[in-house]
Amino acid sequence: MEWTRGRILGRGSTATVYAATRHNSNEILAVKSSELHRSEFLKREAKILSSLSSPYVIGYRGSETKRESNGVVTYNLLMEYAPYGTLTDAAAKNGGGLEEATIVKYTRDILRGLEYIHSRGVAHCDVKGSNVVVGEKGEAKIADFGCAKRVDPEVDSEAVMGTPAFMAPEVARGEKQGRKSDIWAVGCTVIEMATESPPWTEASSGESPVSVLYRVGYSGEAPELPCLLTEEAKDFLEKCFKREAKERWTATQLLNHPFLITKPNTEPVSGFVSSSPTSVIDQTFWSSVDEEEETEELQEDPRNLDRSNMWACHSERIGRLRCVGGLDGSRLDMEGGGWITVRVSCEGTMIGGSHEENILEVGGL
Ligand SMILES: Nc1ncnc2c1ncn2[C@@H]1O[C@H](COP(=O)(O)OP(=O)(O)OP(=O)(O)O)[C@@H](O)[C@H]1O
Repeated sequence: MEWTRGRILGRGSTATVYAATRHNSNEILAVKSSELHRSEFLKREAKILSSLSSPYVIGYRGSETKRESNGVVTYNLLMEYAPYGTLTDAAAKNGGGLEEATIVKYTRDILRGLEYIHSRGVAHCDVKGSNVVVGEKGEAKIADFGCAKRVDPEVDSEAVMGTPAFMAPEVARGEKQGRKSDIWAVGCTVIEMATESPPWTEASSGESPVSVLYRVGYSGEAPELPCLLTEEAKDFLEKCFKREAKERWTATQLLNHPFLITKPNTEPVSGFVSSSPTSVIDQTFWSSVDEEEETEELQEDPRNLDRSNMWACHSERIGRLRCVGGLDGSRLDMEGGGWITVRVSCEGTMIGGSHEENILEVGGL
C-alpha cells in the first residue's frame, strides 16, 4: 500500500504513531512505526489486531516494512485513524474529569470492545484511558494491543505486562493475567475518566510506583471510589474491583449492570479534542525507582516500617524493578497518569523490547 507519513500523533514506550495519507484514496491512517530490529512488540500487536474486527476496536489496515529516505528500515502497523484523541485527553480537556453520562457511553463502548476480543480468546492487558481512542462517530475504540495476548487456555506462568496503576492484584503479584484483569482495568479507567487521574495516585499520598504495585498486589485494598459518582456507578466499580479474579464480573455481565443500562446512550460532543496529542507517557519518573532508594525511603519513616517488612517478605514475588537503560531526569508524575507500560517476565527475564531504554524489568518471581 502506498502512503505518506505525516505528523506525530503520539509516542509510546515501544513505537511512534503518525498520521498518514493513503495514496489514491486520500484516506487518513494512523501508522505505528518502530525500527525493524526493535519491532518485536509491534509485530505481535499487528498479528493480534489483524485477527480482530469490531466498531469498538481500532481497525487494522495492514502492516509492512519500509526503507525510509534516511536508509532506516522500519516496521509499520497501519490502522484506522481516530480523530478525537484518547479518553485521557477527553478527561483533561473537560477539566477535572468527564460527566457521568459521557463516562457511561465510553464505558459501554470499551466493554463492547472487550466482550468481543474476550470472545475471540484475546486479553488486552493494558486497558487505560490513553489506550482508548475516540473514532469519527464519537465511539470509544480500544487501541494499543502491544501487551495483548491469546488467553485460550489461560496460562498462569505467562509473562504479565501492563501499567502499574491499572493492574489487578493478581497481575501486580505476577501471578496471572487475562480477561478478568482487563475488567479491573476498566474500573481504573472509569476512575481516570471521572477524576482525570488513574487510581492510587492521590496527590497527597506521595507513594512511589513500587509501593503502589505493592499496595495493589498485597494490601487487600481496592482503589478509592470517587465520591462524586452515583451509587450505581460505585456499585459497578465494586464489581470490577473484586480482588478475587473469579468473582469479578465479565464484560457481558457488566454491560447489563444498571449503571450502563438505565442511562440513555449519550453521544459525546464530537470535536472535543482538536488533534491527537503527543505522548501522555512520561517514562522519566521511573528512573527514580531504585530498589535501594525505595527500601531506604520506606525504612526512614516509622509509619512505613510494617510496609517495609512486608516489602522484604514479598520482594521476591514483586521482584526487583529497575530501569534497563539510561533515562534522564527523575520526575514522579503521580497526578497526571504518567505511568509507563512495563513488560514483566514471570521468569524474571526481560521480554525483548523494541525500545530497551523504556522498558522495565521485574524479576525474581
Ligand atoms: N489509531 C489512532 N488514531 C489516532 N491516534 C492514535 C492512534 N493510535 C495511537 N494514537 C495516539 O498515539 C499514542 C500512542 O499510541 P500507542 O498507545 O499505541 O503507542 P505505544 O507505543 O504502544 O504506547 P504505550 O507506551 O502506552 O504502550 C496514543 O496515546 C494516541 O494518542
